[in-house]
Amino acid sequence: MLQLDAIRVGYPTVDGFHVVVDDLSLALPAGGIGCLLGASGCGKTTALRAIAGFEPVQAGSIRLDGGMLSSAGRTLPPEQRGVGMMFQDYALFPHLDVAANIAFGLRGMDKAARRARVDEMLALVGLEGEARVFPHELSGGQQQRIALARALAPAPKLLLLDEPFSNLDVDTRERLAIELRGILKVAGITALLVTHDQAEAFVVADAIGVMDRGRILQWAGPATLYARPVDRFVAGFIGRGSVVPVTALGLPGDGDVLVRPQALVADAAGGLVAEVVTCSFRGPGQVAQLRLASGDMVEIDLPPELMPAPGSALALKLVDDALVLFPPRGKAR
Ligand SMILES: Nc1ncnc2c1ncn2[C@@H]1O[C@H](COP(=O)(O)OP(=O)(O)OP(=O)(O)O)[C@@H](O)[C@H]1O
Repeated sequence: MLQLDAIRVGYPTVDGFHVVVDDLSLALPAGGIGCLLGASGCGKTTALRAIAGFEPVQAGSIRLDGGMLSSAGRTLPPEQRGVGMMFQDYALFPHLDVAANIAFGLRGMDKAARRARVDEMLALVGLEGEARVFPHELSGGQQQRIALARALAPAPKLLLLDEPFSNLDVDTRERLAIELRGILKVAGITALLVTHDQAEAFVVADAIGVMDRGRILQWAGPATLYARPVDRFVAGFIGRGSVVPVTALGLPGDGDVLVRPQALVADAAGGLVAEVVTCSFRGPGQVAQLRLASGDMVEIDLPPELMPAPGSALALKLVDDALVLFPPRGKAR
């Protein structure tokens, strides 16, 4: 299992030290797939580099399977960590064929064992027959799978993946994200992925850490993040929905409420009336942007038969258990 306890990581500057990751903790059980999710610059790659051993930690500790990898003043070198890495550009060696690329990290093995392992990895990523081709003869998606096979071949205790799909087109990204999860689960490997793409995180990971400015705001499974975000930032970052004052929904009290599309249902007998601003087809039905009497905007899904005209009024019913409440700003969270 991978355990990060309150790590602080940063970079020296001319006049001091720039802290990029601070007080970051997480625990990932053996065989689990974790993901650090956050906007560009929030420190995801820096956290990954610290786990790989390329950056020291200023405070806190990193442990893997009980062994200490990093603590303040002590950084086990990358090659002694049993940690594999797959980077954004997944650069394969262009002058080596696929088999030689995969065998690259297996230099200590005898020839027969190495060949068997290469075959095993090719089968794992579904590219059996491609051992003798060169990287430039493969599609981007196939190259990415070879890079994954290369990273998995030495059987690392932990695999780190930094934006592994960033160079691929959208369709390939989606397909490979699903495949990646399957491959990692078959390999039974513990893995930590870094991405800014929420859809990718949801498809691949068992647990996701939503990051902002070097910290993890919430570490939880996709369903929990969606249904029970701990604060407004996570609520805004994960899934569709908007945060509006509770009074905008005619509810008593103060504070705000997260309204997911499924929290409001079109219902002629509903007590809440909103103005339809836009209504557009998104199979199988429509997506409508609505303006509440307070002026706040919400989005809901409508069934195929319901196509209200922009400017018309729509009666709504609240589904209370799909609402998430946040206390007034300044009181907590
Ligand atoms: N080698 C470095 N030296 C100094 N500052 C760095 C270095 N690497 C990253 N930083 C700074 O650390 C901050 C976080 O960068 P990091 O790459 O960890 O973020 P990220 O969330 O992975 O973003 P991205 O998705 O854009 O890669 C940025 O402000 C960046 O400028």
